[in-house]
Amino acid sequence: MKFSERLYHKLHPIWRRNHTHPFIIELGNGTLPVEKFRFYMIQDYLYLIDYAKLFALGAVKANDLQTMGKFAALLDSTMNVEMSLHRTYAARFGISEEELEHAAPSPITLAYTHYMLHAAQNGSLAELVAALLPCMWGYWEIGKELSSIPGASDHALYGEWIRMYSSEEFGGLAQWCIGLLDQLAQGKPEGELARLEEIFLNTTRYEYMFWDMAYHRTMWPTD
Ligand SMILES: Cc1ncc(CO)c(N)n1
Repeated sequence: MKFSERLYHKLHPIWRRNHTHPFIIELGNGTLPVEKFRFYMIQDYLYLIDYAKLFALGAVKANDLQTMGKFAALLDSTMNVEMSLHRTYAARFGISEEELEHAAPSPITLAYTHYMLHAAQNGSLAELVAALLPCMWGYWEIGKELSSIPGASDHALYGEWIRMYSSEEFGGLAQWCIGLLDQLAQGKPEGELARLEEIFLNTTRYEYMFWDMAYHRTMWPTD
């Protein structure tokens, strides 16, 4: 069994919870209140600034030029394709790029991005990929599922989001990351695989918490 298949079976229950979370259900049927989406968009932009850095670190840790080049392309597409979706939405909400970039991160955004950056900076290339994979893989799964709902991809506000994450281009990048992790996991001792699984499990949990944070617009309880 491929390592990614082992991960898929193990983590499927958490992914099901993502797919049935009210944020995703309402994004798919178009009833998600705009203020929840607006909050999500700002936090996700902050998230992506750090997420993009994982790709830059991937280029540093890559052992061959083909992998290095692919990480450079992922960095470019995150900053210039994915984040431009957020900039377009922000403009529609009357939020400037400056405001977007300097918004205050929520505690979950901070915890999630710092966890990923810690794993990426201190671990092997395999650990870095284990940290970033649930994000791409999970969004692609959600994008595909929502795009199968009649009319969802044409929704005036949320259609663009669904089209981005169900696109061939995004799916291809997610599949490349899955393939890379499978390749890096090959022949590794069980102890190392368990460590990769733990990182993957933690960022999968953070993905769920991110949806929940967005739905409830959770900031610091002390503010
Ligand atoms: C929180 C989160 N996870 C994954 C993605 C997909 O890149 C995203 N934009 N945001």
